[in-house]
Amino acid sequence: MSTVDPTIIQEIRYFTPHNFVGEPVDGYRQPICILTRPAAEALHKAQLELLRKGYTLKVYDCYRPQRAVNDFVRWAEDLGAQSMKGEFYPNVDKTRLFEDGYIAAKSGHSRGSTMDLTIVKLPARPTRPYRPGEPLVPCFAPKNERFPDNSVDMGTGFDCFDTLAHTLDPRIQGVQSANRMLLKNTMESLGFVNLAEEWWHYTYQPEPYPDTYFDFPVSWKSLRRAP
Ligand SMILES: C[C@@H](N)C(=O)N[C@H](C)C(=O)O
Ligand SMILES: [Zn+2]
Repeated sequence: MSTVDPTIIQEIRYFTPHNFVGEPVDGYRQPICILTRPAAEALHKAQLELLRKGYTLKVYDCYRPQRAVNDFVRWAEDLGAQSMKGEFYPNVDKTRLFEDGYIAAKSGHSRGSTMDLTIVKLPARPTRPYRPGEPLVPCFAPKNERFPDNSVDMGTGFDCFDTLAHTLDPRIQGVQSANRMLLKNTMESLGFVNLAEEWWHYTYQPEPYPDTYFDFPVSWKSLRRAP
């Protein structure tokens, strides 16, 4: 992504312990956003639209190897591993996360044209790193109480597995709804389709690899052409 558009902020959460698992996820060797070229070029056009309005895009996840998805599946089967429940799924039983549509065992992310993203008002403020073990605040708490993110207020944080994160949830009103619609309208105008359960999840269509679930690691080395 950065070779197509270096201005899009990348905060690749599954490379870090600040995610619903609480540890870096299998397959993320570097914190970089990898996308198919058509998806990256369309995202660049979305970025140009937003820059004109004084905003920038920020991606939290892009291509996700199948081994990372398998790590999510193993984590979900371990009902003792709930260290991040307080932030990411306070009101949802862990056994329901796949059934309720918040995590997929075969994810569009592995096909390379799906990304999780938000909008940041420019100039972007720096964000502090998560400190493992710090007290957790529910991802649907008011913006000034939940984990600090330089994103505009979308009504919940990223990967908030809760009905409030459903893009069109009617309890989301005013500025929060306007922010979700700014992202949705910009992305849809360039061929992206949103997942109704997650305001942050978009897939570029038509997908160049609609049936392929890639499993190479997230790293610059994976992108080198074979000699
Ligand atoms: C886990 C979350 N960030 C996400 O991307 N969910 C969808 C459903 C997926 O796993 O494809
Ligand atoms: Zn996603």
